[in-house]
Amino acid sequence: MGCSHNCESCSSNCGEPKSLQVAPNKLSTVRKVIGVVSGKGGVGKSLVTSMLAVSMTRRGYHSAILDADITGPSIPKAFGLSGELEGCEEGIYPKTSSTGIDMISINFLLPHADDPVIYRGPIIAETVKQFWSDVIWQDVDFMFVDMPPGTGDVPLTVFQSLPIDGIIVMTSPQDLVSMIVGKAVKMAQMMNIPVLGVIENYSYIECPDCGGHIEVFGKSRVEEVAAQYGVPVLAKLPIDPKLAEAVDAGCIEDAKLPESLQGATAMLEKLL
Ligand SMILES: Nc1ncnc2c1ncn2[C@@H]1O[C@H](COP(=O)(O)OP(=O)(O)OP(=O)(O)O)[C@@H](O)[C@H]1O
Repeated sequence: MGCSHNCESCSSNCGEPKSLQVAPNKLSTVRKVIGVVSGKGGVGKSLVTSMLAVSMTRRGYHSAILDADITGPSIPKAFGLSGELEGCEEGIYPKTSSTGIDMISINFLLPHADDPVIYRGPIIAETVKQFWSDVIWQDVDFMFVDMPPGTGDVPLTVFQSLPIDGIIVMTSPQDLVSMIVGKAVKMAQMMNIPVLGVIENYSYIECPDCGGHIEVFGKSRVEEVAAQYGVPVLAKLPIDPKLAEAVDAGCIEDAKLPESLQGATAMLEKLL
């Protein structure tokens, strides 16, 4: 079959594909766009996205979060934000948290935060593109994109439409880790997107008596797996009930963040 002149659906190999990138709003300036991805759900991707934004803000950078997890948005809750968005002729203003983190999420467009988002794939993908093109992202140093889990339609749209500078792959310590990390890393490589590293969540619990690490999900294999794919391990994060409490109370910005997150934030700082 010949070229259909639509690189998004055509399988014909006729040279360099046309860029499918979507132009940002004309009032936007975003220096670095970082995708936070995971091969499966529930590994703490939204929490880590929030903590990375908080951590970079504490280091003096202007952070933003684009919540691309359209059907399972959880970013606004962690920051205690709700309500409608405001706009002007040029576009939509993101919501700004108490410490100055700009964010957009489908939850700000729903009449009630617990309304389900029942959209078909193409509408979801279009919504994510509009979060980039229609929102006025002013003077942002680091934008973190919280992706839905897996390697489906939305991650593909984000990889093709946004100028992603790199991705961070989230995982947890269990048997499937090799396959899950492998899928995310290979997808990024196929799309020529740098893999900045892997973060393992739920790595251990710190014993309140002796400070020792208890590996509740068994021995971590993340170093071995990351080495297999030639990517660094940026952090191994503990299970910390205080973090879950902070998310539930909408005050992640006041939480004590895990020290091991510093490996990731130091790496991000070098990107600027
Ligand atoms: N290290 C941790 N310590 C304590 N609680 C955590 C930790 N990581 C995540 N959680 C909690 O686990 C739950 C799931 O985390 P989160 O929503 O970040 O996962 P996710 O990977 O984004 O999920 P989804 O796939 O649904 O998008 C949340 O309630 C979160 O606060």
